[in-house]
Amino acid sequence: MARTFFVGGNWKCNGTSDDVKKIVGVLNGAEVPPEDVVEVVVSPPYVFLPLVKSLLRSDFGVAAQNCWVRKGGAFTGEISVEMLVNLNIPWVILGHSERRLLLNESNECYIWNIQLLCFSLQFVGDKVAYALSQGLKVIACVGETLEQRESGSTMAVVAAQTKAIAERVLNWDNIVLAYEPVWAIGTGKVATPAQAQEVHTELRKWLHENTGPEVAASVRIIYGGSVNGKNCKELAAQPDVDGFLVGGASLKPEFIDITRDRISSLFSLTI
Ligand SMILES: O=C(CO)COP(=O)(O)O
Repeated sequence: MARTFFVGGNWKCNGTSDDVKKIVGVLNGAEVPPEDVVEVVVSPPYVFLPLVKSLLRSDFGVAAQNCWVRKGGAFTGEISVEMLVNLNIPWVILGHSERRLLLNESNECYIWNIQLLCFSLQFVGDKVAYALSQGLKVIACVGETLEQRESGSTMAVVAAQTKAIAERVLNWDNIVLAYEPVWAIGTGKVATPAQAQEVHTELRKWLHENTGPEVAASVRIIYGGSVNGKNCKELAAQPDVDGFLVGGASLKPEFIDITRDRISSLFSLTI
């Protein structure tokens, strides 16, 4: 089953409105492959979402970098799924390792005590399920730390993270799974194409066993972690690497090269 290549740009917590206008200007003027060959989605910080949405060409998608786990309400500082839907933002990134590790978002059960009502939830899985239920599409992130890789538990970690989502989701049509090894994020230490392919294959096998063959064949599994204009081509040539979630390089014009390299890697595969 053909899986449309996906290139996401996660701008993280960077930039001013002037920077945003400059980046959008570069994106708008770029020649990129058609949408049915490469799907491009950029994810600016919350406060710039309306600006980006209003300026960006319509063949590029827009994603928020996070959202609240349930319906909005008395949750100071949070942004609800309903608000994103209201602004016509189609995508949201959930479970990014910077939120899991720095802000304690977890697979584990949390006990919340809000207005004396206690309920438990599996945070990332619940977020994914709620966002999907309201019509958003989700880029769901999984990935191991260096310590976990060195102790041989990479697959156990990413399987547990994927399970927390699979337990709450029946339909995977609107999920892109992003494998982002924590040790490769922002470090310049990219996973080798073989390392990425190995985990992506295992994840697809996990999906096959736990969600069925159709989901396994159709879900796009993308790679993130120090992807740039130079290393993307070899990674993109791996059969189970269906795209990228790009951090630092998505703030630069080389992001365009990353969307284009899919074409050259397809070409090199066919000759
Ligand atoms: O975290 C990432 C994308 O979500 C990857 O970041 P870098 O590309 O800067 O390593």
